[in-house]
Amino acid sequence: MLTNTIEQTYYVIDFDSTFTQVEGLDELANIALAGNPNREKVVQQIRDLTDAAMNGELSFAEGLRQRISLLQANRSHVEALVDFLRTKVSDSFARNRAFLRDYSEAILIVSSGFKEFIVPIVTELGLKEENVYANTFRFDADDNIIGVDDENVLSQDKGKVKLLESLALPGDVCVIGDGYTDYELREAGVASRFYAFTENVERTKVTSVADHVVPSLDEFLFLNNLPRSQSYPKSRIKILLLENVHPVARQAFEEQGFNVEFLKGALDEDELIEKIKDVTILGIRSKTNVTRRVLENAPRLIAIGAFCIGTNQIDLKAATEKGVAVFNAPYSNTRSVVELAVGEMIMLIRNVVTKSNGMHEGKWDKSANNSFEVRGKKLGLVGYGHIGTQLSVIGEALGMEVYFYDVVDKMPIGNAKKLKSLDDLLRIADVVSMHIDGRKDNKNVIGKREFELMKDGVVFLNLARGHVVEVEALVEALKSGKVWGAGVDVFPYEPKTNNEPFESELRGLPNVILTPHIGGSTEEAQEGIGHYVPERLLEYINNGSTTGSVNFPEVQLPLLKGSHRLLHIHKNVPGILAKLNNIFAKYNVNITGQYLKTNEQIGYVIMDVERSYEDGFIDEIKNVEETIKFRMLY
Ligand SMILES: NC(=O)C1=CN([C@@H]2O[C@H](COP(=O)(O)OP(=O)(O)OC[C@H]3O[C@@H](n4cnc5c(N)ncnc54)[C@H](O)[C@@H]3O)[C@@H](O)[C@H]2O)C=CC1
Ligand SMILES: O=C(O)C(=O)COP(=O)(O)O
Repeated sequence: MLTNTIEQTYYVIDFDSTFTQVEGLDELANIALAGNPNREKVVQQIRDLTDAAMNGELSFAEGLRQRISLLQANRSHVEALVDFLRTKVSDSFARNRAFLRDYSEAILIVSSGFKEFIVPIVTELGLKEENVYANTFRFDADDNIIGVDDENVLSQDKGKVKLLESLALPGDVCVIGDGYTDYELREAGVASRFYAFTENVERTKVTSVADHVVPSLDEFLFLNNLPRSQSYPKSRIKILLLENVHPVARQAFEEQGFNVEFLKGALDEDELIEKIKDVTILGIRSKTNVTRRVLENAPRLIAIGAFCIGTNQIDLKAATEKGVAVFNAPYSNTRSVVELAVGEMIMLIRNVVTKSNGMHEGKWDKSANNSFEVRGKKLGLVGYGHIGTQLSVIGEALGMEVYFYDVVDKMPIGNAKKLKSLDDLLRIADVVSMHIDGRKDNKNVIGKREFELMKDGVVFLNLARGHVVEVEALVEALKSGKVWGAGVDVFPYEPKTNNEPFESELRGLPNVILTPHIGGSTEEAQEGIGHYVPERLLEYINNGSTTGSVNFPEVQLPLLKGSHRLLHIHKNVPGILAKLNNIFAKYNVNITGQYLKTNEQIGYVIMDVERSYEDGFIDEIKNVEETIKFRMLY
C-alpha cells in the first residue's frame, strides 16, 4: 500500500498495450487454444471484445466476463504467457528501466488485466508489487480459470475510477495509457492529465480526448522533464524514407523509437522541399535529387542515407557546407549489377533477344547465324571500381579476355589488361560495358565519336548512369548496325514511380534489352542495403561516428559512457580548435576525450566532457562564428 503522504506526482500506468506491446488476455487465448481448430475465430472474438471495451463501446465488466468464458485457459497457460510477455515489453519502457526503478514509489500500474501475469513482468523492471492494481483470476481445483474476483473494483465498470477514488492519492496524478478507461480517470477528475500512449496502438477515440499524445515513454519523460535514456526523444526525430527502401530499414529506425515516414516513390524538388522542413534524416535511392535548394530548406537535416551506390543525385558540396553527412552502401548491390551485365552480355551475343521476340510473333528461326559464344571475346570495361573489377573476375572465368580503362590508376585483377585511354579500349573490345560513376563530368562520355571508334557489331552495355551515354548516338549506332546489341538499365530521365510511363527513343529497337534501372534491385542487395545504411546512420545519430560517410571526415568514436558528447561541425579555417579550447578553459570544463578531423570544406570536432558545467557554456560553443552545426549527445 502507498504510505507516502508528501505532496508529489503519481504516475498511473496502464499495462496491456502500454507497458507491453500486446493485450495479455488475447495472447493468453492464443496460447490456451493452441491446436484448437477454432483458435483463430475465438481469438478474434476476444480481440473484438477487447477493442470494443478499450474504445468505450462495450460495458467493460460485461466484456471481461465474456472474454474469460471464451478463454479456456489454465495456470500453465498463464506461466507460458508470462514468458511470452517478457519478450513483449514496450521498447521505450525497456529503455527506461532507470526511471521505473528510481520512481517506483510513485508509479502505480492500474490495469484491468490480471496480477498473475502483470506482477512478474513489472517487478522485473523495478516496480513494486504492492503498487500493482489489477484483477485476479479464479481457478478451480484443477487450476482451470473459471472467472475473476468479482469483489475487485477493477472487474467492474468504471473500475479504474473507483479504484483511484478509493486510493485518494495525496498529490498530482497523471495517467499514461492507450484505452478509453484510462482517459476516464481524467474525465472523472481523479487525475489531472491524461497521456494517450501510441507506441503500440493508436485509437482516435482516445487520442482525440488526451491532454497529450505520446508515441513513447521517452516523450512522456521529456515533456515532464524526468530522467530518461534519450537526451532528446527519438519519437520527435523524423526520418523520411523514400523510394521503397527495404522494410528492414524502416524497422531498424522504428525499433529505436524514431518517427518514420515511408514513401514508395521518389519526390521532385518542390515536393521534397515541402516535406523536408522537419526531417532530421533523409533516406533515398538513385531517383531523388537532393539539390542545394532542397538543402537550404532543410534546417533540421543532419544526415542523408543513399540506399544505393551512386551519390551523384545529391549535391555533396552543398550538403557538406550545410553540415549534412551523407552515407551510402558502397558495395551491397555490386554483385547484382555484375550478374545482370553477364546475363545480358550472353543473351545479346548469342542473339537470344531477337530470337525470343521472333518466337513471340510465331517465327521459328533455328540457325547459328550471328550467334556467338562469349568465350574468347574481348570484354572492355569502362571504369574499374567495385563493379568493374567484379565483372573482370567473372568475365575471365567465362573465358573472356578482359581490358579496362579507368581515370585512376588501378591494379589489374587476374589477367585483365589496363589500357591507357578510352579510345584504345573502344577500338579493341567486342563488348563495351560502362561502370563509371555518375559525376557531372561524366556526361556523354560515350557519344557519336566514341561509337564510331568501336568495332563493327560491338555489344554495348550501360548499367551505370543514363547521362554517361548520349542516347541519340546509341540509337543511331544501333540502327546502322555499328552496335549489334545493347543492354540499357539507366536513362537520362527515369520515371519517378511505377505508375509513370517510360518514354525513350530506344523503345522498339531490335536486339536491345531495356530494364527499368534494376541493376541493384535484387532481394539480396536490397535487404543488405536495408541493414547497412541504417547502421551507418544510427552510428552517426547516436554516437557521432562518421564511418563510411562520402562527404564528412571519417571518425570512429568510442561508445559514449557517463559523459556528455559535443559534436561541432565548422568551416575548415585555422584556429577553431583554439577558440573552442578557450571556451572550455573559461568555463573550467573537464574534457575526457577530444577528436578532430577535417577535410577541405569542414572540420568535425568531438568533445567528451564531464556532465557538470555552467549555463552559458553550450551557448558560447554554438556561437563560435564558423559553426555550421552543433549537436549534443548524452
Ligand atoms: N544500374 C544500377 O542499378 C546500378 C548502377 N550503379 C552505377 O555504377 C557506378 C559504378 O559503381 P561502382 O563500381 O561501385 O563505383 P566505384 O566508384 O567503385 O567505381 C567507379 C570507377 O569509375 C572510374 N571512373 C570515373 N569516371 C571515369 C571515366 N570518365 N572514365 C574512366 N573511369 C572513370 C572511377 O575512377 C572508379 O574507379 C555507380 O556510381 C552507379 O552510378 C551502381 C549500382 C547499381
Ligand atoms: O546503387 C546505385 O547507384 C543504383 O543505381 C541503384 O539504384 P536504386 O537503388 O535501384 O535506385
